[in-house]
Amino acid sequence: MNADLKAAARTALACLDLTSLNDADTPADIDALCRRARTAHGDVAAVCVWPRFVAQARAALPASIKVAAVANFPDGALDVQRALADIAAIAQAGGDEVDVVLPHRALLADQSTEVAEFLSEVRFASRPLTLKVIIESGELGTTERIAQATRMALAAGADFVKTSTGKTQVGATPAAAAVMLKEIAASGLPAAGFKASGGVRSVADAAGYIAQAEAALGAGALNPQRLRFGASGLLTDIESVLSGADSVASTAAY
Ligand SMILES: O=C[C@H](O)COP(=O)(O)O
Repeated sequence: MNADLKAAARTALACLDLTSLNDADTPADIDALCRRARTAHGDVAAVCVWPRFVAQARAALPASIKVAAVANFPDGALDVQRALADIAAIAQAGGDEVDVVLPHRALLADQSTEVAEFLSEVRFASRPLTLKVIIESGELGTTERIAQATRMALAAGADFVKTSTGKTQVGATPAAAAVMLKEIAASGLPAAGFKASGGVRSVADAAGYIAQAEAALGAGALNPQRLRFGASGLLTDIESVLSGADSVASTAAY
C-alpha cells in the first residue's frame, strides 16, 4: 500500500463529515451511522444528518465528534424563514454545525442582493454554531458563478464553503474545488475552510482534493478546522486503505 495513500486516508478520516441524508433515514440508521463514526483508526470529524436526528446523534457521540445538520436542504430555495426554522431546530437539539444550501437558482437569476440578505440572516441566526454554505457548484456551472457564490458565502461569514448537496447530477469536481480554493485563499481569511461533498467515494478522490487544498491554503490547512469531506460512502475505502487491504476504489490511481 502506497504511504501517500495511507496519509491521505488518515487526513480524510480526521476531516470526514460522515453523512446520511436519505429521505427514508430512521433512528436505527442514525444509530448505525454514529457507531461507524468511531473507527479502529480514529474518529471522524462530524456526522451530518437531517435536523430531526440531531438530538439522537448528539446523545450517541462524544463532544469531540461534531453533529452537523442541513438547512434549506437540498433544494436551496430563496426561503429564509424555512432556513431559519431549520437552524433553530438544529441549535435547540444541541447541534454543533449547520450546512445550509445557498439559493443557487436565485443567484443564477441575478438576485444577488436577496441571496446576500439570506446569507446574512442565516449567519446571524446560526451563531455560535459552525456554518458551512453549500453553493451547489454543479448547478452554478460556470467559473464566474462558482467564484461569486464562494465570495458571497465568505463575505457573509461562512466558516466553510461546501461544493454540493450530493443530490444533483454533478457533485464535487476538481475544477470547482480549484475555483473555490482560489477564492478562499484570495480572501485572506485565515480560518475559512473548504468542504468537498457529493460523489467523493474513494481515498484516491479525497487525495486529489487534499493536494489541491494544500497547494491553495498550505499544509497547515489539512485539518478539520479548514478541510472537510462530506460523504456517505467514503469511510469504507478509508478503512480498507488504513487496514492495509487492497482498495479496489483507490489502487488504480496510485
Ligand atoms: O453533504 C454531503 C453529501 O450529501 C454527501 O453526498 P454523497 O452521498 O454523494 O457522499
